[in-house]
Amino acid sequence: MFSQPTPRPATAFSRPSTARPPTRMSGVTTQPEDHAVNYVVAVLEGRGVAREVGIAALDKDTGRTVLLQVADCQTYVKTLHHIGLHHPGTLLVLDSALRDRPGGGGNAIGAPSLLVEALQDEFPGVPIEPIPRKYWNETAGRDFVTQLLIEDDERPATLMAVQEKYFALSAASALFKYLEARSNAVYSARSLRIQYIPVEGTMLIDADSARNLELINNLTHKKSTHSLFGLLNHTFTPMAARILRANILAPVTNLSSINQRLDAVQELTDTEDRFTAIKDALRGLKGVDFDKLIAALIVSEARPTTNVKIAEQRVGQMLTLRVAVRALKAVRDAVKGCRSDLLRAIERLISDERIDQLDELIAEALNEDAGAVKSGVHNKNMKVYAVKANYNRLLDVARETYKEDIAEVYALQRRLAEEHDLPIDLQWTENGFYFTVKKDEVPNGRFPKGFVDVSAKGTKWICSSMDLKKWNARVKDALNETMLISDQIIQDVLAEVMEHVAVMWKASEAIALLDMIWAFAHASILHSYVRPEFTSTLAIKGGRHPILEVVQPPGMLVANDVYCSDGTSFQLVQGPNMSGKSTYIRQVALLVIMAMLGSFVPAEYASFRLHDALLTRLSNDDDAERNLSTFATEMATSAMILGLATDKSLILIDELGRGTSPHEGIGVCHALAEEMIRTNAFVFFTTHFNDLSATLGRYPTVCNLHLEVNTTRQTTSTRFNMVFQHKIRDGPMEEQDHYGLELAKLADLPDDLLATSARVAENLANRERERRAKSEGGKVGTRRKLLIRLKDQLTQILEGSDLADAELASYLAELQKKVVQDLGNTLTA
Ligand SMILES: Nc1ncnc2c1ncn2[C@@H]1O[C@H](COP(=O)(O)OP(=O)(O)OP(=O)(O)O)[C@@H](O)[C@H]1O
Repeated sequence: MFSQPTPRPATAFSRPSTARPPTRMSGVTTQPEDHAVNYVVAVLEGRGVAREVGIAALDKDTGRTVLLQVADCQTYVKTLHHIGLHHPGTLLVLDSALRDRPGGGGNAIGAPSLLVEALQDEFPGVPIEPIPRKYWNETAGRDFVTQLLIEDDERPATLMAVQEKYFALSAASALFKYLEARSNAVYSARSLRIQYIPVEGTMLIDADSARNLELINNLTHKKSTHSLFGLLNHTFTPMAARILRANILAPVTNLSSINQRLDAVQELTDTEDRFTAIKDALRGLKGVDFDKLIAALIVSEARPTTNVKIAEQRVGQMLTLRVAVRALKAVRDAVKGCRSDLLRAIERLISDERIDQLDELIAEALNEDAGAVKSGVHNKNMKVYAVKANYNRLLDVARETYKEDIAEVYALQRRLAEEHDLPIDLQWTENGFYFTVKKDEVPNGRFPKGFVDVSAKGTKWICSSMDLKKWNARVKDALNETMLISDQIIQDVLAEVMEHVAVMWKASEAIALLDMIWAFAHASILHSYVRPEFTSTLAIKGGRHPILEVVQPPGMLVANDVYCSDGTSFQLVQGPNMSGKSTYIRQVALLVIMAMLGSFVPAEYASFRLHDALLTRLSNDDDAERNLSTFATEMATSAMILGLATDKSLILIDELGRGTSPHEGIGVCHALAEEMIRTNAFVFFTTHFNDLSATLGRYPTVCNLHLEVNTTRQTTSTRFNMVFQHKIRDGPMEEQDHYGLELAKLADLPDDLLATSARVAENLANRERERRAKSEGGKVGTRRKLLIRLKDQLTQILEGSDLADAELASYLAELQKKVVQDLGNTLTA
């Protein structure tokens, strides 16, 4: 259990943090092994019954800050969802929230609040720091935001958006106070990107759904790329990978943004030259984290120093900035002349003339060919020669000394090699030069006198000498001298560079978006995806499970259709074990997410509607690890789903009612299904309870589907075989599809026994059919179904039919004839 907080300390922020050790598999949102965990997140819950929660989160690496405020329910699903998007590395809560509720057994200290408990459960291992109430101050929060927010065209809108978000502002004040006190992080004025995120702009996906659908990580192999993120992540830059991840976990619900992305993807997939030019340009930015770089420059600027390490870092940062700015200009050329709105907007953002000024500014001080090299002596040399010659007399002298000292090192190596007749090599590390000699040149390491620190490393001996150590010390002195002088020059350049910080942030965002769009186009070409449409109907022709498609051998995947509309909003999917029910409904969710990301989808044709939430109960083996009864978990999740569902939600339920007796299971499934039907959400409900199709029969929006299975006898033996077609078919699983009987026919059972079984089964099935046909509810249900489907068909025609007038008239006449005939049949039945 969570350890009780100790009494409040005298000094704020000095109390050790508390973190609950992992007690359950963490959600997809907390996978520190895969993603940097660098957000500090402050969370504050309002006191009223409304459960308003304010969140302020800052990424320590990039300085990106988000504020939001959300009205939540008792499970805090929305709060956890939004915090999870930001990889919390530290959580800050009000100190009293750690002992909010009366403790059990007369415990005077008290138990943590429900919110704190939810945070502990969802983010096990993440330290939770108590922050005294006086630091959660909305006025201070507003002052921080006003002071730190960058000066760009979005600034007024952001200040306006946070104006009355008291909890978010209070959280911001605690966050920045904490960072000042704990991390000594002081940000320059007007240097941070602070965004207010409107919560209604994204689709809610709770952490369990994200994990079970393998949106970010594969459930079985954590390092595998077999997840939606792995499938789409063809990005070059870390910023793009980050926004891709955030978008998958919270797809946007703004149709015009989605269509803009789709237009951009289409332009890239249609124009090969453009696609290739952008790829080549983005490649120049491969691995460059523009966000982190800008944040590091901001912190650097606020920290003038005479420390050699920091000086060297700053010189390195300036070199990386030069590479990034040049690559930006290459990307600008690649997107020049694009047609789609989004690509043109990206072009505008990276064509800001201040980027050219930035390049010129850097070029005034830096050598033309100075660039970034990852490591080794070349990296050092790049930094030593970063600043132009003749820029500073002292620097030229220090560099000359450095050069001479290095020359002495090489001369020493040649002298020793000649003297001892040994093929001695020189290697370099951060600690200076050392010698290496292949092992077979010096058996047993019996070096001639004068060598020191001899040790074995792989196939080589490594060693040094007193002279080498002396020269290493001199090289180091000269190097330090060069770095400190270079840094003084670079600090002046940096001060001017920082005036363009807003344009750099914008450029970084533009590159991230372009990179993500390019990745969508790449995936689309690679796997033959199609552009989705958005209408009121979920209709997919020949849809393929995107992850299974890349895992299975070619030709093995069975494509399936989906049709879900207001008239068929509850889809009951039946089929025996292993027939593909789970895969079918998961595929629907994955394709919906892909389309809402602005990506193309694996299908022949696809139309989607926008959903406000994806709510799921998907079976997995996780419950055992959580020590929860399957039934209890099912009920808890179902309650959450019913609490959140609206007519715009998408709900997936996989095999509910497994954790209880069959009769109870059917009862519970029926009751929950009825509630879900009433929400008018699109529901995909798999079940092995065949009776459900009958018990839910009176609801006109219930649509029955089943997965086809063939049973055959192998020709060479008496054994039978079940062949899973994985193909979705209309209608419920009929009793004559009953696999026991089918399989019995294939086994060598006596003929009269088989005949009796068939007769009894057939009688039972007939009785059931008669009962259903006689039921008035059934007839009414059928008639209502017909009328609702007619409404659907007419809506679709209105939404976008390409038919000419004459064709449309004949189609409508045909439709009318069929509907009248079908209605007549139900009346005479
Ligand atoms: N459309 C498909 N094409 C090819 N293989 C498929 C398809 N659908 C499912 N499969 C394969 O069939 C197997 C069973 O699928 P799935 O788990 O979806 O079945 P299920 O009916 O949900 O089974 P259970 O009831 O036991 O959970 C999986 O290994 C999957 O790879």
